[in-house]
Amino acid sequence: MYQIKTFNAIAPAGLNTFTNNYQLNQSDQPDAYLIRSVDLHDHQFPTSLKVIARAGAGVNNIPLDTANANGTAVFNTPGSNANAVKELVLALLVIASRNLMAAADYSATHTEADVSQRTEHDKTKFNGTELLGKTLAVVGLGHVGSLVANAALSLGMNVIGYDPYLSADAAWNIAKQVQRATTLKMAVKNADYVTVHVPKSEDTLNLIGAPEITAMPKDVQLFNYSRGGIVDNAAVLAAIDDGRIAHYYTDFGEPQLADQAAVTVTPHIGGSTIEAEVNGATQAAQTIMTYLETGNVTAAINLPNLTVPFNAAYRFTIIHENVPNMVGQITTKLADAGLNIATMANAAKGHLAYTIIDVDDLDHDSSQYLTDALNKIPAVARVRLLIHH
Ligand SMILES: NC(=O)c1ccc[n+]([C@@H]2O[C@H](COP(=O)([O-])OP(=O)(O)OC[C@H]3O[C@@H](n4cnc5c(N)ncnc54)[C@H](O)[C@@H]3O)[C@@H](O)[C@H]2O)c1
Ligand SMILES: O=C(O)CC[C@@H](O)C(=O)O
Repeated sequence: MYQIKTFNAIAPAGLNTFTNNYQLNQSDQPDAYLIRSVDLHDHQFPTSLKVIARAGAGVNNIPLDTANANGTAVFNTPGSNANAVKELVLALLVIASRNLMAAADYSATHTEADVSQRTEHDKTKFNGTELLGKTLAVVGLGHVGSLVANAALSLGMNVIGYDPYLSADAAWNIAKQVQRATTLKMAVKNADYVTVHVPKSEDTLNLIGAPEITAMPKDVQLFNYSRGGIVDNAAVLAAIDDGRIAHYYTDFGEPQLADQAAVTVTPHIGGSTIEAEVNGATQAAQTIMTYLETGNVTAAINLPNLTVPFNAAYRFTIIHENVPNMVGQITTKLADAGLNIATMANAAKGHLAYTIIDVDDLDHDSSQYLTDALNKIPAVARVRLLIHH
């Protein structure tokens, strides 16, 4: 029986994906965490923890160094909530262009008897503009950004994208009418609206700061539905005072953004639709089951892709540092135990490498001896022995 610990509100439909071989929240030695936005940076990782699946995109709440040292695989659920964010950004574009917040506020607070006459006079204050023909800059063209860019094109907008790290797969999803900018400043130079869809990392902290904002035209409207910290709040507030930014919309509240007329803050609801939460939880549960039962890895954050059909009787999976001579040391231990390797695969990504070795014959003594011997190799973070059922 595998033990799962959940954090945050996880969609029950997703949790129902787990088979009878999985128990939820019953053990303090869990094999897996299924999480959303819980911050694990000051969290003590149990040694039992083999995998963390984040239902959602952002993994800045997971300390990857700790996960690597613990030999814990980290996954997210790419694209599971991208449509939810896209639809919200489209709504914000309309809200921003038609002064909807101020207009609704007017109607909520002007309820006098002569309101219908006054409305006809006052409504000119809320005149908007149309999105047709306006320019949207999309920073980050992954799962969310590509959907936003394509949808904005279908509204008749000019769309300029900026993503220097765009994967070949992601590029296939972007309509050819989306213009490519080679620098962030070029991307935003003529934008009426700028929307940011990049992960939070050391490289993207304050990605939109004073120099980038200065490169934007006057009266630009800025959306940050990525993460707090990617946009420099102080620079935004200064640009609002200067009249460069007309309005800032963000999903990430901070005290300095409170009570600012030209700032609208939503409570981190970009991915909060019923559909997205079910998608994320279901995808996360499936990822956990595949990893625990087969060791196969597709699209992990900290491990390379490695998928080997599990046809042999036994499988060793070994997470280790990406340093020379690891495969040699590992296969020597198997040879010392007199074992014949049926299949072996190895791949590396960043600081970690991953090795899968299948064997057909393994008695109890050898399995214990080998697991201990492999674990003792310096630079090995975790060894698992899986039995084919
Ligand atoms: N508000 C919410 O509820 C919500 C929901 C989903 C995602 N998000 C946030 O949005 C981010 C993006 O989500 P996604 O699903 O599109 O992720 P993704 O990984 O599919 O796409 C991110 C893209 O950003 C690009 N990128 C990285 N650094 C960049 C840089 N310096 N400049 C330009 N592009 C850069 C990458 O190449 C990639 O194509 C997530 O990491 C998460 O933080 C927030
Ligand atoms: O879990 C959530 O509600 C937010 C998820 C979102 O920020 C993400 O990064 O996917």
